[in-house]
Amino acid sequence: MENGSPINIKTMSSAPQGDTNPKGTNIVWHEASVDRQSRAQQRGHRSAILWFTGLSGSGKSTLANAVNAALFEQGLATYVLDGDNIRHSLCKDLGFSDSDREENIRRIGEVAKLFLDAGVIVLTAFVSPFRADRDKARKLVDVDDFIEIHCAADLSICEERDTKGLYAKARAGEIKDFTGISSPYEEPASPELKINTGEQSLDSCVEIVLKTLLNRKVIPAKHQPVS
Ligand SMILES: Nc1ncnc2c1ncn2[C@@H]1O[C@H](COP(=O)(O)OS(=O)(=O)O)[C@@H](OP(=O)(O)O)[C@H]1O
Ligand SMILES: Nc1ncnc2c1ncn2[C@@H]1O[C@H](COP(=O)(O)OP(=O)(O)O)[C@@H](O)[C@H]1O
Repeated sequence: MENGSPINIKTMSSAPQGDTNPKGTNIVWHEASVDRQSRAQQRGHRSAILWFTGLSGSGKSTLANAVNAALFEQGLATYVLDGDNIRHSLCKDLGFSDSDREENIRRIGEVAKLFLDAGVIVLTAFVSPFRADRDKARKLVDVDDFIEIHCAADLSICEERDTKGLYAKARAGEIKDFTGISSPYEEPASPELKINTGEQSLDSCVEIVLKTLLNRKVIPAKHQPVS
């Protein structure tokens, strides 16, 4: 780690507090043999959840993947969880009703927490339109571990981009409950980062995220991959 300083993070490999499994019986928590702190020490960087939220077409996937590539280049352990992809697998049973979106984000919050415990910087790119659902994901982890990044592009710009042709279909009534058109998007009240992905260049947006990770000591100033 930078200047040889230790990485101090709250380990999460212990049993969660409270009744988290009301349906379960005869289930015993197993302590992990390797904890998060040890992984961070070995890898030379801490883990974090970078939670990208915004309208379809706002640039979540593009920005998350560009940041991911930059971090990977520096030898850091990273992974992107992307809405479109996860909806082909873990969440393929879910649609776009409010309750399905809530369940989608609940699962992603839990998966992101596992990545955090595994010592990985995980970047999630989901519309995640409801504030309450994002806040639930935030509350699963320690305060320093969750960085909410609002990809703030105006609806008009997203609609103009219409990279997948979905806005045109939503306007034509061919897709119901489409975020921004027929389903709400609740902007984050106080995200760690609000980036104008509608007007700023991709490179400058990547720079903003990387600078924030440096300032928050998620990533070291200079990271040399283990050879
Ligand atoms: N009704 C409706 N509303 C919004 N988006 C829709 C819808 N139907 C399909 N899509 C496509 O699915 C992607 C959004 O999935 P998410 O899992 O991120 O959505 S959510 O967080 O559960 O709201 C979203 O991907 P992105 O464009 O990358 O945001 C769309 O391509
Ligand atoms: N600053 C920026 N950040 C991210 N995407 C941008 C930016 N400027 C332009 N774009 C473009 O906007 C589109 C965003 O699409 P995408 O990343 O799929 O959005 P989302 O995942 O939010 O649906 C892409 O065509 C991308 O090249």
